[in-house]
Amino acid sequence: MMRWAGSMSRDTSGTVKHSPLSAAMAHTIVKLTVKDVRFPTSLEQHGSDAMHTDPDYSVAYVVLDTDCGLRGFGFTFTLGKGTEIVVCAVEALSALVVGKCLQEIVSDFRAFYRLLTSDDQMRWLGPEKGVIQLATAAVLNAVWDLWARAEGKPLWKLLVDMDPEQIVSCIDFRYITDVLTEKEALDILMKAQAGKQQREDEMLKKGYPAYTTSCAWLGYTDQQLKQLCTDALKSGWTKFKMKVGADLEDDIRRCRLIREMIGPNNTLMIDANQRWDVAEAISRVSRLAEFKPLWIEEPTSPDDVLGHATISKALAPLGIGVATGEQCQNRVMFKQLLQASALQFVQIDSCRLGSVNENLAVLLMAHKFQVPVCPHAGGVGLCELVQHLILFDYVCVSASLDNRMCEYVDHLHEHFTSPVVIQDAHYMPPKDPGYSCEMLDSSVQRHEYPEGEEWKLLMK
Ligand SMILES: C[C@H](O)[C@@H](O)CC(=O)C(=O)O
Ligand SMILES: [Mg+2]
Repeated sequence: MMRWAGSMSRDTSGTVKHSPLSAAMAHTIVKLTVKDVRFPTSLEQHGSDAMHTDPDYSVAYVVLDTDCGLRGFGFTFTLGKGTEIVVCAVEALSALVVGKCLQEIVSDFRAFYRLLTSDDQMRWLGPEKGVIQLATAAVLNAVWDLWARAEGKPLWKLLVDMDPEQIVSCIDFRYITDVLTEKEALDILMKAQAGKQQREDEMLKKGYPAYTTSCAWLGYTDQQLKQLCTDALKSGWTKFKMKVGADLEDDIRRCRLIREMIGPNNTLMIDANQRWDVAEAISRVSRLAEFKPLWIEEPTSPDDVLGHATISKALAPLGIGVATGEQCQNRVMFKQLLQASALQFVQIDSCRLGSVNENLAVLLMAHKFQVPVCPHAGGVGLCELVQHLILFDYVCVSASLDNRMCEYVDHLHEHFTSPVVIQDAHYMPPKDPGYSCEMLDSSVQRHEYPEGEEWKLLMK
């Protein structure tokens, strides 16, 4: 039986303090700090794809201070330039958070989600999309982290231990009731109560299956690709995603190389990061069909619901599904993608959607349509966060591992206080209280843009 740590926090001198849980819940958020933190991943082409050739994995990093010393950490993910815009958007939301007591927020989390997303002036910036939704994700991720810390549990366990009623009370059903009502959501969660403990035990023992994207970023040379595949196979990886979408001959050569490396029985996925028009996507993926990819990810614009449906229909006879979601802006878009049979794999993102609240809505809709969820995690910190959501999905919603796996990328974990633990290509459930969002102070300081030491050195 797993034992969970009590409520734990550090004061400003770094001393660990334990506080009674109920006391922590009663305390008030007194300060929100947000920082622009960037890692120069483009120098080595980590994270590169057909549309984002030089990404610097970055975050708008939020810290919530409470009057009892407990702190909550959160962030949203960006690619470098423009993080300062997200920082401004977080600052614009901060007045809606500071002064609130944690208990007051979580006792009606749906209302708090609405407060952030439906402010009558700020919603004009979205609504619920783009920079303002990224900012909402950063703030709410910090609130969820704070809540889980106050309860002394990792976030996935906090969710797993909640009553179905409490889970649905966190979701804003506005705009999705034509597909999923509160009652239906409740029924799904009630049904999944059967076998919940066994699934939790199974996860604690074996972990959640993962695939790796780290072997084949677009900017990597063939030599790198071979070496990384060799290493990954030795470490037990069996599912691999590679980038495609720039030059067709390069795609064919690289797909052939990887398929030869991993053999016919391991799984291959390809990701075009929105590079093509609809007809182009169909013809380009048809040319790559001989390499037997399980899915083509983001073949075209993330907003083109009917385009995705056309591509899905055309590729179905080839046995290739369509995956999308890392730039799907909100639950309404996911609803339409599901309604239109436009995707065969739902890729939730912990920092694109409105935090846990909106992701819960998407998990439940995906379950209703019986479409597997395979979360996106290519970025800094996304693996740390999304593992909590997919564990909850397995234990409390889908109860299935069929055609399901969570993305893993092997970058920048050393900057987190509770980095992911991968064993035999599985995510092992985190044990530390919180949402695994906290970064090392030294990493934040060093990588703060543009004043951190790392950037000062690079700019010299
Ligand atoms: C820019 C990011 O690295 C992106 O390529 C990640 C991605 O598409 C994925 O992990 O999938
Ligand atoms: Mg992708």
